[in-house]
Amino acid sequence: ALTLPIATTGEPILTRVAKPVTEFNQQLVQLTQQMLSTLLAAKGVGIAAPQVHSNMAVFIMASHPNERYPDAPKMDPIVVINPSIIEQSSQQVIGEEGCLSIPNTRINIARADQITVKYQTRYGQWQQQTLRGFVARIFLHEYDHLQGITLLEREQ
Ligand SMILES: O=C(NO)N[C@@H](Cc1ccccc1)C(=O)O
Ligand SMILES: [Zn+2]
Repeated sequence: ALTLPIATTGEPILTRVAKPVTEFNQQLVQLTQQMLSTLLAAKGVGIAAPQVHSNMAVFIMASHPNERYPDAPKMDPIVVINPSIIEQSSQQVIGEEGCLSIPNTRINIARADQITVKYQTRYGQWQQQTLRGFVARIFLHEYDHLQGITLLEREQ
């Protein structure tokens, strides 16, 4: 099957810190393809490797309007590997988030509205970008998963 089982709250994999990717090989490309299929099948806008039981520092952002997020901006899916956050605006925005690992739950979370980030593509090339709004929110949500943090730990 092209889709992978999604870990849900209580599974230890969701609490662990992900490990940096060092081998940019075919297995990695295959994992990212399966993550994208899993994300699309679940009508998500983002997914992190720990959610499909992989401890690698990998996530995908794929914002697009769907019934779960009708206002989500349309973007081409981005594979993010070994990310770091270089700068975060002090200005925060509260927004409603869901998590594929916490079914049927929406939680209001305060996040920086603008961030400058660095990451590698699936081919190992370094990118640096400034993200804003909902896409910045998705990045921060997925980045949290790589630190073993979910919405439940961020809820006020
Ligand atoms: O669980 C995940 N990603 O980890 N998926 C979330 C991503 C997300 C992030 C931020 C705001 C809204 C939604 C989803 O509902 O598609
Ligand atoms: Zn999540």
